[in-house]
Amino acid sequence: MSLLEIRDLKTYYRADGGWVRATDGVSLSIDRGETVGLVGESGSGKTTLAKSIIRLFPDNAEIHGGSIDYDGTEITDLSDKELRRRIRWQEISMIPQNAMNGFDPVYTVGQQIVQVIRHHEEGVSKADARDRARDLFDELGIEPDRIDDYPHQFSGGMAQRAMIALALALGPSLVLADEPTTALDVVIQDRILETIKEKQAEIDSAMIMITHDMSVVSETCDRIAVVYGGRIVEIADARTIITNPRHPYTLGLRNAFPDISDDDQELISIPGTPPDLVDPGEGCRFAPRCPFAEEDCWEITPEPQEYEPGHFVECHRADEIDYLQSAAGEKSTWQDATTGDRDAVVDGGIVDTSGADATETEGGSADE
Ligand SMILES: Nc1ncnc2c1ncn2[C@@H]1O[C@H](COP(=O)(O)OP(=O)(O)OP(=O)(O)O)[C@@H](O)[C@H]1O
Repeated sequence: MSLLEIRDLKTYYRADGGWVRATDGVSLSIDRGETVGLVGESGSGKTTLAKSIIRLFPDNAEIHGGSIDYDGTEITDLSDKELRRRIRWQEISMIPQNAMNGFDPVYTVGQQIVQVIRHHEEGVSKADARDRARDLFDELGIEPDRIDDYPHQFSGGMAQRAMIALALALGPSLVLADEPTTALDVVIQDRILETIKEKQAEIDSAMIMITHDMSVVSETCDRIAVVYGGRIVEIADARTIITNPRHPYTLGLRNAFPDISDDDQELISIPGTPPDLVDPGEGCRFAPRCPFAEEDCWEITPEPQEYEPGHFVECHRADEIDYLQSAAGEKSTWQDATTGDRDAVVDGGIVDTSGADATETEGGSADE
């Protein structure tokens, strides 16, 4: 049985224009000890998905449907109090995007770690909890005496390490790491990722690693879920997502990140903007930016299809893998993409299903 089993989860935010469907029908399972990466552009719903698991979200967020089974416990049925007592920190913890915001500025970092340890583990004395906090600091490369500092006295990198210490203090079975290194400079990023991986291996926890950076997930994750417009549009083992993706969005993301083994690679970005999550409409949410969109894509929402064991893709054209992969590597394919307005395209019929796209892109050249 999986450690975590999310089924058809819908988490929406109340906003002026209606509900923002930030997580809109997501299913995902995670095994013990496994690391799953969530990749996708800013605003695609990665953080909302992670925060839904431990209900660490703002007051205007609401779970509208679906289930989250954690090791036999239905988390969505737990009261906030039960969730805090039984699950948060000791079973599932989170390393937030910006650790500085995760700490309370009025207490020392040590006091906060001691409090978390003592709150969850009965009978631990203050002195013992302090010793544990010092040991954790030491292991994470922070001078142990600094547990008596306030958060504002820490550099960004140190605060991030301290947050990792807090997130791992109780040996949780699942760690949610939300862009744990993006707020840091590049030199420190690698070291922090290393530290997280080492500690994760030591306590044998599973992890959800959120990032918009394909190179980070390819190095750290067993599986990768590609998130777009509040949905997982493709999921597979990390190697398959990197070397053999089927969804045009994944192909586009891959183009936008440097491949360290290819010095001559030209980076190609995906034109257009993410969908409106208040009113995403019918059809594939990527259609307005997809160079391969056909009539069906605009009108019928694609269901996930399994192409190889464990490789699920939500795309009407995912079986045309050879064509998609070769055309997606051409810059002209993306330059010519519709990036259209859904209504104009569906009503006005600018979608061309004759296959003319294919001829045009095959003639294109990467250095156009
Ligand atoms: N408190 C909120 N109220 C209303 N809408 C929100 C709120 N927080 C997030 N959203 C919206 O929900 C959607 C998903 O946001 P989310 O932060 O989950 O995405 P993300 O992929 O994690 O992005 P990022 O990488 O920037 O954190 C976005 O459209 C965002 O604007």
